[in-house]
Amino acid sequence: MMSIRIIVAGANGRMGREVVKMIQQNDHFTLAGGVSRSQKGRDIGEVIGFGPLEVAFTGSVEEALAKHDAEVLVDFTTPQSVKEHVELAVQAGVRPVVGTSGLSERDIKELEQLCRERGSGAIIAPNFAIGAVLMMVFAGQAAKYLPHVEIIESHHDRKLDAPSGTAMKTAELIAENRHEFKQGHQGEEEVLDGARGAYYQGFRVHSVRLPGLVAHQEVLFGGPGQLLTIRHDSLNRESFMPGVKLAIEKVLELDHLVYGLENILDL
Ligand SMILES: NC(=O)C1=CN([C@@H]2O[C@H](COP(=O)(O)OP(=O)(O)OC[C@H]3O[C@@H](n4cnc5c(N)ncnc54)[C@H](OP(=O)(O)O)[C@@H]3O)[C@@H](O)[C@H]2O)C=CC1
Ligand SMILES: O=C(O)C1=N[C@H](C(=O)O)C[C@H](O)C1
Repeated sequence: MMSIRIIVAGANGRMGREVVKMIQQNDHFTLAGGVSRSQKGRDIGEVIGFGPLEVAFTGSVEEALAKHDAEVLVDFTTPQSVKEHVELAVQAGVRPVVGTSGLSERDIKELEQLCRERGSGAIIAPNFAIGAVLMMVFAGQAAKYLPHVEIIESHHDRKLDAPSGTAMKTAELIAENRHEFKQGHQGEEEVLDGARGAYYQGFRVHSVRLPGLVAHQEVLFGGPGQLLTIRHDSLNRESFMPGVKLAIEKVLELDHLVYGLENILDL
């Protein structure tokens, strides 16, 4: 098998470092380049504690795409920069695999259109942990029969966006399967602003941020005399790597954008 050449945007971040490690552990992947604004010019392996890899960080995705010959761009950066990175990659004929959260429904529609125009494959996955993907799919199925639902997501306190990308995708899958109605007491009032969480198509999404947490979510369903809880915990960032590996392999076969790992799994 030919080795797939990969640029990692955000390679010095919590997720990016894990992706670099995963690339180094797979014979059919090659680290073509890595992007870090703060580490530009330094050897990626030396910065992240691998020993020299003889690939230096570039300071921007634009520079990395111009400098390195690559097939795939893996992006774990920020909600503010990810859309531009995807656009640059597709325009350069490089296929994006995106984990960065914070893209709006409109952003995703625009990127879908760009990929369609260019015949480019791309994968945007709000969560690469296979267990989290199953949680989202099962929650969508449960909402058909138990439409009273609340989502509680909990993350580390370095997270920039709320609700998480996973909670948003879960809410979308629930809304696709649940007839829309405003649940809870119609006369309820918040004594403290925000106490009932964010409102999405008739139900609520709550975000917890604490040091010590990684990435966790509970989807709670209630019906007369019964409760169903679907829970997933990522205990470390290695949990996301089988999904990232699968997406890198799969994106080369696609000619359109796929939003959600559930769409490339055999479920
Ligand atoms: N889909 C999934 O399964 C998962 C998604 N995520 C998402 O991934 C994203 C990153 O998370 P995490 O690794 O924890 O975050 P970090 O803050 O640890 O890493 C982000 C990295 O991106 C770099 N960066 C920031 N802006 C730019 C830019 N404009 N161009 C290039 N690099 C940039 C940062 O700084 P510098 O450039 O100085 O190096 C940093 O190294 C978040 O949106 C998070 O929600 C996280 C876990 C799993
Ligand atoms: O920021 C994180 O850490 C995570 N972000 C993703 C999200 O927003 O859902 C995926 C996972 O929850 C970890």
